[in-house]
Parts: sequence; structure tokens; C-alpha cells
Amino acid sequence: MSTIVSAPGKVLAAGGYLVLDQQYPGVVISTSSRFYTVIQASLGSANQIVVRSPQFNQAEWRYTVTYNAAGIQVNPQEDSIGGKNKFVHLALQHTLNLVSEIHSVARVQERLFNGLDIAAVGDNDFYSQRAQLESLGLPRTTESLSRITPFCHNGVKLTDVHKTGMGSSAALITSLVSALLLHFSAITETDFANLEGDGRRLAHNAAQFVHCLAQGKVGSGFDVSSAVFGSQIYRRFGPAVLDPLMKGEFAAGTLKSVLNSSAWDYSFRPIQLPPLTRLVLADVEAGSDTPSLVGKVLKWRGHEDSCETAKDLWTQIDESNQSLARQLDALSQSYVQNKYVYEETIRQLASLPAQEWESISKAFYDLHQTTQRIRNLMRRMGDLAGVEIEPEQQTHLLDKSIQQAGVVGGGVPGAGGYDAIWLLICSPPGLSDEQQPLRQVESVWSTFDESNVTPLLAQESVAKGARVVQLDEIPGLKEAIQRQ
Ligand SMILES: Nc1ncnc2c1ncn2[C@@H]1O[C@H](COP(=O)(O)OP(=O)(O)OP(=O)(O)O)[C@@H](O)[C@H]1O
Ligand SMILES: C[C@@](O)(CCOP(=O)(O)O)CC(=O)O
Repeated sequence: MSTIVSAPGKVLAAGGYLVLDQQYPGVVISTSSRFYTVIQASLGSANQIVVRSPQFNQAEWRYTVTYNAAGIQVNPQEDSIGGKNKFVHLALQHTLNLVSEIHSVARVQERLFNGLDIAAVGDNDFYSQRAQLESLGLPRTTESLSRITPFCHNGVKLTDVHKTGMGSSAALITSLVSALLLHFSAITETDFANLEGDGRRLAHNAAQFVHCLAQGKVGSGFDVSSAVFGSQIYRRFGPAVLDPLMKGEFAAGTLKSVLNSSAWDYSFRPIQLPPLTRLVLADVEAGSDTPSLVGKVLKWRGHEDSCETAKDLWTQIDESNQSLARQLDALSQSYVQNKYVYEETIRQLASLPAQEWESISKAFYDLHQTTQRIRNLMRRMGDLAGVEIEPEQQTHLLDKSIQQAGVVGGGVPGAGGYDAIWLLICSPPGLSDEQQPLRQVESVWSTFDESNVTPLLAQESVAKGARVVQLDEIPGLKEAIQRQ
């Protein structure tokens, strides 16, 4: 019997920094690029778990499971060629204990009778494909990216890979924890498939906990929430719910009671991008250290000299973020009300830059203005806090991109910095490939001379968050997990 769960990556389009505070929601889009965990019964030894990541060199982690009065211990084997993997180790340790608290230790022992083989792979978008495109002599376009083998081997060790900021660890932990809960029948597939199901909530709470523990801190959790529930308006949970577990209190029954507790007060409201538009992401060749950006912004916000200004600015940013959410909803509704008119409008917008849209569609023009206002306010916050939230080079790239016909707006995702940009562009049916706004955007990116910009393939995920899949459903997955 095998169990496969996929979980999407994320783009925090609005709400970076603010979403760390429960007062402010964030707008998060989950992506079509996903992480997959494939659990298969192995023919190995009892209580042995092998986790493999066939996209990397030396990426195999072996664990032995033992049982004692304190619960289940998942012990990394010294001979693991992958060295340490805290994220994977903690996911196994705590999910197996959660299963034993829900069922029994015997349930875990029984299902580990022949050991387990677990493969974890992520869509190519999670890792920069720039080097791969260069070695294949291909231009940096989405068309070229679609020619790269799915789940391709990155040619390096996991520790040396260049990530794209799409939330690989949150998607991995969500898919791994959910797959384990399902494989050990701690939750049912039907309940997991239901967005409001208790099983899906338990998977979320458990993945949040493991991710926080592995990261050594309780962050906002928007990445895990969108990996579980899909695109949404996210409001974080109060971190106190995790206090006992973060302090290492694992007395019998604690995991189950904390992770099932009604004290989890996060909220998510599913959203979607307007029909016939598409999300486009670019991987920019330069990096930023998110924790250090966050540290500086929070210091500025807390400082007595700047806290009043910060409060005013955050109120303004929040108002704009909430307008963005309302405008997205309204556009989806207007599509439902009159598909024909909506489609015609998108076709017209696709041939003009957004500054010229007001007379054609006030709703799309307002959406454009809102995204620009959010950028301005975030830039102002960066200036005041002394943090490069939208560095000048990114401003140039975004301005050039947003001036193109058919581009609604965009920004720097999440904490911002040099890593990436996102855009929302019109994508009307019936236009030739050459006429699509995406082509023009790609051409701007390929000639941009201040940084090396590579598109990603990801669009918005149509499936809502984590889901169970079958091996044959996903092109290239079977081949990837069989790779040695
Ligand atoms: N394919 C994989 N196989 C096994 N473990 C992985 C894999 N990808 C990520 N991990 C785990 O996640 C950790 C990376 O977490 P980190 O928090 O640095 O990434 P991230 O911030 O989510 O990255 P990004 O948002 O840029 O994708 C790795 O050290 C490893 O433990
Ligand atoms: C700055 C912050 O609000 C967002 C970070 O997002 P990203 O990892 O840059 O996509 C931090 C957080 O929410 O955990």
C-alpha cells in the first residue's frame, strides 16, 4: 500500500511583516508547483524508515524506531549519507507519537513491520533552474522550463541548492506529516479531502507545530496554512497554543490534546485570483536573508521613536491589503455574473497598459492602483526601517514589467528583498501565444540588465491545498522516485 500527498508552494502577495501580528491578515496565493511525499511499505527491516530525496546528491536519511515508556523514539542512523535533516526527523518523531496517542503504539509497530520507504520530491520551481537552462543552452523562458525533466536532479547536495522562496520546507512538512497521518490511519482520506474536516485541521496543526520546532521559532505560519488549505486570506494563530510543545513537554497525551485543541485561533478564508488572469513569478539572481529583514522591521516597529509612525503606516498598509482582497473577490463574482462581458474586457485590457484601463474596467484599474499603493507603502516602510524591502533594482524590474500591456500589477513577495517578484497578468483565451501579455513580460525580463531574471512555471493552484494523489496521475513522479 502506498500513500502520496502533495502540498503547494506559496506567494505572500500582500501582508508581509503585518501577518506576524494577529491583528492583520495576509493575502496568500498557493501555487501549482507542489511538493510530493510518497510513502511505500518497504521490504526492509522492521522499524526502519528510509527517507530519500532523489533530486539531490547524498540525500538519504535512515532512521530506526524504538519504543519505550517515554513513547516512540525515531533515531537517526549514524550511517545516513544525508547527514542530519532536522525537518524530516522532527516530522517523523512527532507524527508517529501523535498516531500512537490517537490509536496506540501497537498501530505504529504493526505498520512498521516491514519498515517504510519515503520519497520526497518538489516541482522544479522550488529550486532555481538557471544553471540547468544555461547548460542546456536554452533561453530563460517558461517554454524552456517546460522542457526540463519533471522533478529533475539538481546535481548538488540539498544544502547547496539555490531555493526560489516558494516555501519548500512548509510544503515538504505539510505533505510528509499529512501522508504519515493518512498512512497510519490517524485521519481518514474523506475527512482530509474536506477543507473544513477535522482531519485536515489536525494535519494543519501538526504541520505548523513540526515546522515551528524545526525552525526554532513560531512564525506567522502563512506558508503552512496555504500548503494545507490553498489560496486564502490568512490570520495567524496566537503562539501560546504551542507553548507546552515548544518547551518540550511531551507527557503522554500532550501532542493529541494540544494539536486537537480548540485554542487554535487562526482563520483562513479561501480566495482566488480573478478568472482569465495568471500569476507569474520570477526568480531573481540575488538573495536576501529573511530573518534579518524581519528582525530590523520589528525593531523599528517596537522602537519608542518610530512606533507611532509604524502604527499609522501599518494601518494604511492593512487597509490597502484588505481592499486588494475585496477587489479580488469582486472580480471573481463579476465573472460569474457575466462571463461574456468579463472575457471581452480581459481581451481589451490585454492590449493596453494598466494606466489606460480606467474607461474600460474600473474594477481592474482599481486593482492595479491598489497593488501600486501597497508597493509604495511597503517601500516607505523599508526606507523608514532601513530595510531593502523593495530594493531599487526590484523597483526598476517591477516598473518595467507593470508598464507592459495586460499587466495588472505585482510586487515583491513575502518579506521582499532581492529574491523574487510576482506579477498578475491578463491571460485571455483565443489570443495567439505571441499576443499574450506573458510573452512581452518574458522579453522584458530576458533583456533586464540589472539582474539575472528567470521566470518560474508556477501559476495559482487550482486544487485547494494539500491533497491525496495517485502515482500515475503526476507526470514524471514515478520515474523520479525510482531514480537512484
Ligand atoms: N527535497 C527535500 N528533501 C528533504 N528535506 C528537504 C527537502 N527540501 C527541503 N528540505 C528540508 O527543509 C529544509 C529547508 O528549509 P528552509 O526553511 O531553509 O527553506 P525555506 O525557507 O522553506 O525555503 P524556500 O522558501 O526558499 O523554498 C532543509 O534543510 C531540509 O531539512
Ligand atoms: C516577513 C514575513 O511576514 C513573511 C516572509 O515571507 P517569505 O518567506 O519571504 O515568503 C514573515 C512571516 O510571516 O513568517
